[in-house]
Amino acid sequence: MPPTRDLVAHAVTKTYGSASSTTTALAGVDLTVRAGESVAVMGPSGSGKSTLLHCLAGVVRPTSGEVVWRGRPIGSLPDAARTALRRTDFGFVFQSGQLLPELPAEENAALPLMLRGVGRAEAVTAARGWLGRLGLQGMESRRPGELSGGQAQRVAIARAMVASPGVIFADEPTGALDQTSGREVLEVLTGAARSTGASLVVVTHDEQVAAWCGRVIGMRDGRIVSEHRPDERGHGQASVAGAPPATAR
Ligand SMILES: Nc1ncnc2c1ncn2[C@@H]1O[C@H](COP(=O)(O)OP(=O)(O)OP(=O)(O)O)[C@@H](O)[C@H]1O
Repeated sequence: MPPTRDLVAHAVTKTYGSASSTTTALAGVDLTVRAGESVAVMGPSGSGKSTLLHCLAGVVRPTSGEVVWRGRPIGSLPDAARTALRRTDFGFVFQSGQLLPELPAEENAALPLMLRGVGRAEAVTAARGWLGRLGLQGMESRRPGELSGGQAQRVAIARAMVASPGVIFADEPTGALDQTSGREVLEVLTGAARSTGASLVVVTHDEQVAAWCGRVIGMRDGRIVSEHRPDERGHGQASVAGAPPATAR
């Protein structure tokens, strides 16, 4: 049987600093992001949202606990193997796109494929396909400075999708956008993930952004303290069946 495409965090902790001064960014997180599921991570500043995303994505190694992807504990892989895994299996969208300013949209979006050794022409063709699907036909040769913030985020989404990742990680993807553009970007992002069956993990401060996701988890002091499905909001933010109440975590 092939390994599951769930992404699973088991009792993940992350502590920064030295023995004299430590910060506990994650204090024991258990989380399963099921294949094809979209999860929003919310919580106050400093509650550990970005650290959780980085641990799930293999960017940061947990202090203890494990993150398992396709049956493999990724925290214990050597650095080179984790880097390779991030390139092949994961896509990333950041707050301000982090596009390369000197490259046209199509080359920005093609980068993950080129980094994997795909030839330029083939990579750019795939990138143009994604740019078209995300509503950027005719803008393929524009540089990031010639695009609106929302259009630039679509290029970043095309770049995240182009190598067919199993999981897309987005850290405040609408943080630099006005409400309308932010809403459109989340619609595009969740739609793109759904169309390929990729899972999506989105860190956000914005309830409306979170409402695009299938599940919203709330963090405080490095722990998951709440969980609800946005469509249950009208029913008092009910816990998901099987999830222990916040006090039990
Ligand atoms: N590289 C680091 N070195 C030391 N401490 C860190 C580091 N990264 C994060 N922290 C600390 O870990 C805690 C959690 O940080 P994190 O960035 O995960 O929170 P967050 O919920 O994403 O915050 P924000 O909403 O402000 O982005 C904070 O106290 C932060 O200061």
